Amino acid sequence: MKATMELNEVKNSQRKGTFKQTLRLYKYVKPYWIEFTIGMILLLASSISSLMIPNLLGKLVDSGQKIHLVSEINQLGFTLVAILIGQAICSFFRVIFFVNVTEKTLSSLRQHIYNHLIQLPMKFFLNRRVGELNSRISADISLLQETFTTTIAEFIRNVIILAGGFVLLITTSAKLTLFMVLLLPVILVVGLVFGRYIRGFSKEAQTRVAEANTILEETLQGILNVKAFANEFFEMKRYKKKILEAADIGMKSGKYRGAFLSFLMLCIFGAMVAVIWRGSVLIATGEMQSAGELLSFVIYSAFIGGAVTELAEVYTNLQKSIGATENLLEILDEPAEQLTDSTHIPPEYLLNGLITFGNVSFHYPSRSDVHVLKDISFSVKANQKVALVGPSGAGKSTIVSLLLRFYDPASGSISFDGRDGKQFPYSALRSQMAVVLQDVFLFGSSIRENIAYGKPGATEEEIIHAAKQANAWEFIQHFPAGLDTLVGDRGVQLSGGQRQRIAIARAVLKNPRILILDEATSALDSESEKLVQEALDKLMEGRTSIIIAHRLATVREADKIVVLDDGYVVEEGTHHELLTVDGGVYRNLSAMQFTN
Ligand SMILES: Nc1ncnc2c1ncn2[C@@H]1O[C@H](COP(=O)(O)OP(=O)(O)OP(=O)(O)O)[C@@H](O)[C@H]1O
Repeated sequence: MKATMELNEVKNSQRKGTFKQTLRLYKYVKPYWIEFTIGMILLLASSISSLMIPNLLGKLVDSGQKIHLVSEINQLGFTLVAILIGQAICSFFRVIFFVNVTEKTLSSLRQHIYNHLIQLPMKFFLNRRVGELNSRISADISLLQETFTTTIAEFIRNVIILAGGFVLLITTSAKLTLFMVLLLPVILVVGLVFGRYIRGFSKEAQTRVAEANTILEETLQGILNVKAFANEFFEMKRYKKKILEAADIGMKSGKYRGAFLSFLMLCIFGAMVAVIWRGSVLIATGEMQSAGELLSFVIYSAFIGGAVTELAEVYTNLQKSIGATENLLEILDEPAEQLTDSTHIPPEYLLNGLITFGNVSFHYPSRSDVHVLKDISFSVKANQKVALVGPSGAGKSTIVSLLLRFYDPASGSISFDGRDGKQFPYSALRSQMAVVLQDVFLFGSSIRENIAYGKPGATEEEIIHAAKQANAWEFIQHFPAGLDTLVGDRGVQLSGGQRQRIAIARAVLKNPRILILDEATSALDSESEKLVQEALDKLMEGRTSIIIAHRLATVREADKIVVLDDGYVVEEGTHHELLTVDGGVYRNLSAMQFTN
């Protein structure tokens, strides 16, 4: 019993927290509060004017029955038309103001979320699938868009109509109101129960759609693999399964919606019949004044009925958007890396190029039980070329990730020029390093933009110079559009060697103190390799370089070779020194490659 109470308390506090958290979104609306307030005033005006209509309609009907001057009837008619026009104008401007506030609010929220997302540490992305993240965020934001533009306004309008309608009903006929009120609780209770069911379904349907979108995005991104493995039919089936699941849930929820709607229609029309019936009796007995009064009463009742139905819908939408807000806030609450603009690095953070690994141990945050690096120590002097070699899975790429401070060591330290890496701002460190990977990532835009990524704002001359240094100018010139050639999604319209030379040009433009080459030439034929290797040799001059390579021939000239095995540094020395180590890992690797 006590445990249940405690659980409820926790749940309540979470719910309160959630609602409170949702209010945090208010800060995005705040700058536009004047427009928001004007929108609200217009909303109030149009809702109140709707409330005046039934009353005037009743009077209009009565004025026709009694002996009245035509001019009086017309006056009533004109007042009604004026109110209708006023209401239309209010609604028009209300929508415009609300849409403006929404668009501005959402654009700052979108920017805020994107800015935050892109600054999140690598460990955030380890456990998430980009497709799902993407689809969730856009679904959540469009939900909020609907909430801001329509749901909130609908909520307020319906509450005003409900409250105002009741007051006016009571003043028209207290007896008839009491009769009607007795019918309401049934609708409310059924509405709440159905609402909960439907909400559960729509949440599940959203999850399924997000899963289906993940498949869509991942397969389109990896379309080459899908086709190469002839897995189109497999993917079609996988996608179909998820979509059908979503549709299934949608249809199930449709049944509940249908039942709910027909129940409501029955209630509303039933209530109307009952009210008119009862009202006619009241008129007959003289307890109600006139047919006009009955008409006003019926229209008010219909207004109230409509408001209750819409409020049920609005309530569901509000719940959904609270869910969406929660998801977005969850992302915003993830601690971001402390990044600064890296265009101007303060002089105290300028690197000379000495790197020291001191007893570094590391495991990935997603797999804390697998120790990837174990007590690693080695150093790289400024302007030295140091190669990391070792069997697959030894931890070479992990060392690169640590150098870039994607992760911090579990113990030990990585220092630059004798200072712990943690003392440097992330951006200052990363902006003085450049990485050229085997799997080059290019943006789908032009060659120019891809090279300039190394130094945003670079001039035409700088870009061409970098391309020349990277042995890329030759082939770029041969394209009819030159630097403006579009490279296709992730660079598919270029060959592997061309992509790599673009990546090298990017690194040349960045002019880093520390250069990291990860398997940079292993996927190339000998002609491309020669061109790329030449470009790399030029690039490595006068900077600290760390080279990861499987093929030992490419690292013979290195000043030092660090051999890793199973997360340990097992040997260290020059090519010739390591070849003399009897039974050494390097010597074995070297012998194997030589035989091959
Ligand atoms: N993001 C990650 N999350 C969890 N474990 C990882 C992650 N990346 C790599 N690992 C694990 O860390 C170990 C070292 O991987 P790493 O990529 O550093 O090896 P490597 O020496 O560069 O291998 P290769 O030569 O094949 O590229 C492997 O056992 C790998 O499974």
